[in-house]
Amino acid sequence: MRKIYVFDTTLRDGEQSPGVNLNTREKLEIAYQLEKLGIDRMEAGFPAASPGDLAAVDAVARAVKNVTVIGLSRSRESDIDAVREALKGAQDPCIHLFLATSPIHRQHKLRMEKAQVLETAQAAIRYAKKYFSKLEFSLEDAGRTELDFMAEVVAMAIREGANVVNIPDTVGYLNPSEYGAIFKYLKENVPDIDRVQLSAHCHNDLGMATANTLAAIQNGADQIEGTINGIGERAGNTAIEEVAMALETRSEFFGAKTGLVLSEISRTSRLVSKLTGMVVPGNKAIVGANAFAHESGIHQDGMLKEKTTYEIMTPETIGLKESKLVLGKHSGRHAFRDKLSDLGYDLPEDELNAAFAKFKDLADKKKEVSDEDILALLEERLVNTPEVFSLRTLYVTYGNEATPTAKLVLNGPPEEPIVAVAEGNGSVDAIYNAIDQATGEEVKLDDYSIKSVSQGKDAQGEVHVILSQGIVAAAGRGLSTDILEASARAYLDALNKLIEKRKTYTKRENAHL
Ligand SMILES: CC(=O)SCCNC(=O)CCNC(=O)[C@H](O)C(C)(C)COP(=O)(O)OP(=O)(O)OC[C@H]1O[C@@H](n2cnc3c(N)ncnc32)[C@H](O)[C@@H]1OP(=O)(O)O
Ligand SMILES: CC(C)C(=O)C(=O)O
Ligand SMILES: [Mg+2]
Repeated sequence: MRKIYVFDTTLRDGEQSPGVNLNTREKLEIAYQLEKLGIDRMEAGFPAASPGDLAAVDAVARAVKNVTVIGLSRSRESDIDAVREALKGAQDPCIHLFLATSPIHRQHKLRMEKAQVLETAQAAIRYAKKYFSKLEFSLEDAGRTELDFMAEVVAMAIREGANVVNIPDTVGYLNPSEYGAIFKYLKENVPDIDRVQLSAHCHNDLGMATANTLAAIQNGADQIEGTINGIGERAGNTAIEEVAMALETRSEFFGAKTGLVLSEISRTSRLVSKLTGMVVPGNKAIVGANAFAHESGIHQDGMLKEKTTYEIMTPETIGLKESKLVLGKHSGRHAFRDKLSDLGYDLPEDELNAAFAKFKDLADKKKEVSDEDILALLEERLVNTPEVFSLRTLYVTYGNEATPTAKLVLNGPPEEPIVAVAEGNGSVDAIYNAIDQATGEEVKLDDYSIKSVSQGKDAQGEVHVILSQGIVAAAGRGLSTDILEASARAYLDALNKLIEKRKTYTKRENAHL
């Protein structure tokens, strides 16, 4: 199996993400984790950029032991000197020089002719080679450079002693077949091309960074450059974890692998996200929160029967404990039963069906149904409350300068639904006045409490109330994603129990007489 070297530039190109600024301590923390991940080369920064970055590269270079530490430099002596200063404590230092080669960059940015570009790059490599035995040269914007000029620059870099030549698609412009063809062309047309390693460095402007990097590998690239979570300038760089897992999962196709410790991927991703403040989208390949989560019933059923039905790689490979079956409105009975069994419930079929119906009602209102939600649903199911009155609809109007008003419709003993409208001192008071009016019951509210039984903005609210009527008292509980509805349900629950209890008291009193 061919080994693909991994050049991580999370601390340099990754730090070029707008809004990201890593201090020395943070760079060190990421560097240690990248070392555990098993990357081969680490670009720790751009020492000429600022004294702070020079100090950070210096600190990383002294700290990591098993990785080549690299500093980036323009093709200028002052930048090269800054890298010398930053890497003087490194065990295995390497300088990374770059100069743009495309017509657009030559004409508008560098304002150089082709010959000047060649001369500038050559002079910089010669100067840097006096101090560094390891040197990488990058042809910035190679992706938009004329092939014959690119070959000329690459040949010069090889003659001058570069160890690695990098072919960046700096602006993420190419597609896989074009990018792969460049590597093939260089391999076939540049003398002594096998004296250097060829490197792929892609950006994700058109969402093709990973595909382009893989195409480069198929066409002879020895090294890939990228960042963790794909962070970086504009739409970011190639996500290293994606390339590593593509090579791992499809090794029979690519015949190449990185030496990464794959089980460190998840931990590294979380650390980089935390320290850069760049949130990983849920659907991000490999490291997104949903990458190993299954929500729909048919997929969950497949997963329960055989994981390979819907997973092409295991979460354990990247250091996660397990896949997640997330209960939501698309889930089915198989996953629901499995969840109940995890929670310690083994319900007979009819009870399972009743609980499943309630779960579907709740799932229509919530994005994700949590374990707490399910427990709350089950507890409600286990309490056998006779339903004299039940809630059909509820409308509440509230304004800080208006009197809260509740309009509700109840199912009750009369055939027809009962409608009531009432005002109150607050929304809950208005609801309770409306229920009193609808039911014709006179009760006293002795206690009211509310708590959240699950997390997030769409958490279920649980309301507890105690009602009394003379010597009879009853407690009620209501559950809903809306606290006003939960309040109404709790009140009706207590009222129904109170009516039931009252019958017993009335019998006893009659017996007494
Ligand atoms: C594709 C990439 O990711 S390249 C890396 C990009 N990263 C960064 O730019 C981050 C760090 N950069 C910085 O802190 C600053 O840009 C510095 C300190 C490097 C330079 O700052 P300044 O001296 O103020 O120059 P400024 O950034 O405005 O302009 C860049 C200059 O470098 C020149 N230049 C650009 N690339 C190169 C290169 N590879 N070799 C030599 N000169 C270059 C430009 O032509 C321009 O020169 P000019 O001043 O003669 O017009
Ligand atoms: C400095 C170079 C390698 C770069 O980041 C790019 O061209 O994208
Ligand atoms: Mg780049």
